[in-house]
This record gives sequence, structure tokens and C-alpha cells, in this order.
Amino acid sequence: MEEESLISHPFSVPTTLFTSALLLLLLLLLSLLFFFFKARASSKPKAHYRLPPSPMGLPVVGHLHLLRAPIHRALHRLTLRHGPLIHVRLGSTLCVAAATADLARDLLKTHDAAFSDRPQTIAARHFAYDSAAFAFAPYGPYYRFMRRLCMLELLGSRTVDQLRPIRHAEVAALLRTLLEKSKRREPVNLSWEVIRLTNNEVTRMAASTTSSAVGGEAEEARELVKQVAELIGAFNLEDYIGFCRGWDPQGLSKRMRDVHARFDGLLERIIKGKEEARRSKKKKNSNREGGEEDDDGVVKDVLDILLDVAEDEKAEMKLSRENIKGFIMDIFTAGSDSSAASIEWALAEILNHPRVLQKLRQEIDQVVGNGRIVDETDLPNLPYLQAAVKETLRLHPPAPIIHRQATRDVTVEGYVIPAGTALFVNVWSVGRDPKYWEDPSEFRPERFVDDRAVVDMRGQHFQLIPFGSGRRGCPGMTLALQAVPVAVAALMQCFDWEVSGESCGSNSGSGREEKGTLVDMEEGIGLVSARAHPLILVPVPRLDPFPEI
Ligand code: HEM
Repeated sequence: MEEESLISHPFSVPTTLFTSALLLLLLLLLSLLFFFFKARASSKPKAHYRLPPSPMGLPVVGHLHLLRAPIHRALHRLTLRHGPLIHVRLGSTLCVAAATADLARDLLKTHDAAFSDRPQTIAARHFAYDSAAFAFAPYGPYYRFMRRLCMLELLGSRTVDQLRPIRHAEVAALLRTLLEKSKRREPVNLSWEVIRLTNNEVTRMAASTTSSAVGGEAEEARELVKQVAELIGAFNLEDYIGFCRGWDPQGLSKRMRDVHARFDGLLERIIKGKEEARRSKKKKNSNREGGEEDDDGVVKDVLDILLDVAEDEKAEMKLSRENIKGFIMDIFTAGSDSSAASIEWALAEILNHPRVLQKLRQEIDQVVGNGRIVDETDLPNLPYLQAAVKETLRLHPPAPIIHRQATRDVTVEGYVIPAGTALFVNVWSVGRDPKYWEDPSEFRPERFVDDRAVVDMRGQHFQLIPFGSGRRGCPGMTLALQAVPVAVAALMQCFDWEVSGESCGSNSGSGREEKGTLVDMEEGIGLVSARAHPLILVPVPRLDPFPEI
């Protein structure tokens, strides 16, 4: 059976449990024939809409049977056959999918305002504190206020810089673990270690003034994030088949309520701990002579900033407890798995390309040397590393589909996309758009070196949009573009890697997989596009003596 990926980014389309839901659906089909005519009549677009082309659909299920996971690949195949802009139906929900860089520009730039909402699935509603959170909030005054706060403070470059020591400490902890294991020549499940790294980084940056503030809770957060991923990724019949609404035939809504209650409990504990720490700090300060503030050098984390705003009488908008919990939950779930998937894919591609590995190490050795571990401050001097990360995100975007919803009717290339339509911009296809990419399936970091280095990932060059674009583009990009390359660089600088067991290539036709030597590149299914199988490798220390960590 195909292993399902359990890691998440909540802005992609549901894929997990897709197959089982489809089976259930087909069983229901016969008994629901009566409803078909009703559902079809109510879901039919009005006659004057000139929709983009579409494959042949079925009653009730629409095109569900054509969308086997991973969905970005299924949509890619359909757009190759029917044109770069198509429409499909998930049950009774009308969706439009776009597959080229030019269409991405049209939809996410020219019509950005019309596509600035996200579809409100049942999971989104459950985990979004009734729209009080950020990632699924409608594009209104609250969202705009939070977005500004996010870009200037919460995830802005100043906060990201100030919290660098947390990330540095977590990378060092990972290297120590690997060094220990290397002494016993023990295979390491690097996928697991990398998820732990990014999860610790995000939870500590979000909510810990000291390393112990969330320490014990990071594990619980990791487990809950996994559950949220599964549930957001589940194909929920209630979302797409009108007559299933309120019935919960798969028991998903019940599970969502349970997981949400547990996550809420964890967030309450974290926030109460933080409030306690802030109260005692205030007390300590007020006991000081002259009542001057104690600038004890402790840097504010994201939760501190949110609580400051919530307590500020003059703030443009008052933040509620729900707003704060929602935002922290969003970055716990959005921040760690996407970065982990990028690190894993980068390692796998680099190991499969010894020439790239050699060039990368040459660059790191020249810039950093052997006496210390590479640091985020080295990144501007490591252009080949940055190119390798870009190339990884082009070929393996962790959120392969950008998911938005039309707030009004939009005309694109002569077709009309009606208000309420779900939009899928297939980032995976866009990164392979032959108009912009030569030999698109080749892993070749060189394409970003020299004059082509101007293609960046900030959402202005639409052939490369792994972080999306426009008013709903990823606010965690600055953070990810520090955390991902430095982790890749440290792992390549410090260790040689022997490929072991499950991670071996399978000669499955890519032309670069060779049994016993190289890493398999099979893609899993799940909200975040991660590897299907864990990366199991044996670390062999490369630096002798190993630098102090
Ligand atoms: C390599 C890592 C990452 C990738 C590839 C990625 C990708 C994306 C994409 C494609 C979107 C949707 C953009 C759109 O609709 O145009 C998004 C949204 C979002 N991401 Fe990320 N992301 C990453 C890391 C992070 C991190 C580290 C954080 C926070 C700590 C984060 C937080 C968010 C949030 C909160 C949103 C929702 C924004 C909104 O709806 O306005 N992401 N991300």
C-alpha cells in the first residue's frame, strides 16, 4: 500500500484519504441517485458562463475519479490533455486549475484582489477559530491588519534575525545527535530528524522566551500538527457532496473537534506559561529602583509580540485570545513541515548528483573553512547553495497547489470564472513550464547562476512561485529562506552520507536512480509534497577534527 505523507501545509488541496473516500462515495452512489438531479441542477453554472475546457465528468462525483493523489500530478496530466486552463468538479464544487507561468501571473497578479480568499472547507472552519485565525481568514480588515503585523513584526526580517540563535542551537543539537550516531555507524532516519529540527525551530520561535518554555510541549505540538495535517488533507465528503453536509459519514468532523480541543488545550498552556513569565518580569521591573525597565537581553518571540499588541489599548485592532491561538496554530502547522520537506528534497537531489555535491562542498569549504560550522550569516556568500535550494523548490514545491477562491466573477483568456469557484494554481506544473524552463525535469542549479540569478522566489517571477504570490503569498518565506539553506549546508559540510536500505533508488525510470547507490525520489501523498519514503542514511563525519558545536 502506498504510504501516506503525514506532513502538512494547510494551503494546498486535500489529498490524504482520497482513495478511501472515493470508494465510500461509489458505494453511496446507487442509493443517492434521487439526489443527483437535484444536486446537478443547483450546481450547474449559469448558462452565460463560458467556462474553460473540462474532461468528461460523471454524475454526482464530477471529476473526482480523475483526481487520484498526488493531485498536482493528476491535474498536470489533465492540463496537458485539455489545455493549461481547465475546469473540474469535485462533487458539486466548481474548480478551475491553471498550469502555466503566464496564467499564474494573470490569476495571482492581475486578478490578485479577486482571488484573495481561501475556500472555507469544514477543516478550515474547525481549525481556524471561526475565522479568528489568519491563514483562512477572509480578506477583510482583520486579515489586512494581521498581514501587516506579520510582515513588519511577527515574521518580518528583524524578528527572524533576532531569533537566529534559536535556529542555530537547534541545528547544533541535530549535528550532535548525528555525530553520536555516526560513531556507531548507525543508520539515521533523517526525515524524522529534519521534521524534529524544523518543528523545534518553529515552536521555539513562536512561543518560548527560554528553551524550556515549550520544550516538553514541542513533542505534543508535533503530534498534533500531524493530526491536523491528516484531517485538513482528508477528502471530506461533507465539503463536496451537498447531501452529506451535517451527516459526517467518515467521522472526520468528530475527529476534528477532538484534535482541535487538544490543540486548544496545548495553546492555552503555552499562553498561560508565557503570561505568567511576563507578569513576574513586570513585577521584577517594578521593584527596581526608579522603576526602570529591565532590558535583560531576552528577545521577544512571536507570542510576546502578539500579547503586546493584545495589551496595547491604542492598537488599531484589538486581538482576542482566539486570534492569538489561531495565529500560533497557523505557524505551527504551516511552518515546520514545508521547510522539512524542502530540506529533505534538497538533500536527496544533491546526493543523487555527485557533481552538484562536489561544487557545493567546494563553495562551503572555501567560504566557511573546516574550523567552524556554516551559519546563516554565511548565506549571502554561498550563491551555489542558494541556487541548489531554488532548483529544489522549482522541482519539488512543498505546497504544489496554491488554493484560492474567487470572490467575484473573473474573466481570464476569454473564459469566465464565476464567484465562489475554487482556484488551483499548479505550482508544480508552473515550475516545469517549457516556455520558461529548458529541460525542465533536470536538476541543474546552474540555471540560477550568473545572469539567470535574477529569477527569484519572492512572487514576481511567475515561473518560480513556491511561496505563492501577491496579497496571500507566504509570510514565512524570509524565515524559510534562512532555515532551509543553512540546514542543507550544515548537513553537507559536516557529513558524508551512505545511502542505506529503504532509501536506495529503484531504477524506476528516471534515468538517475541506480539500485544500491542513490536515493529514491518517489513522491508521497499529503498536503505537503514530501518524499514517499523516509530518508535513511548513515552519517560519516567529514571534518576532522569535528568543530566545536
Ligand atoms: C519552504 C517553506 C515554505 C513554503 C514552500 C511555503 C509555501 C507557501 C505557499 C505556497 C503558501 C500559499 C501562498 C499563496 O496563496 O499565494 C503559503 C502560505 C502561508 N505560509 Fe508558507 N511556506 C513555507 C514556509 C512557511 C513558514 C516557515 C511559515 C511560518 C512560520 C509559513 C506560514 C504561512 C502562512 C501563515 C500562510 C498563509 C498566508 C495567508 O493566507 O495569507 N510558511 N506558504
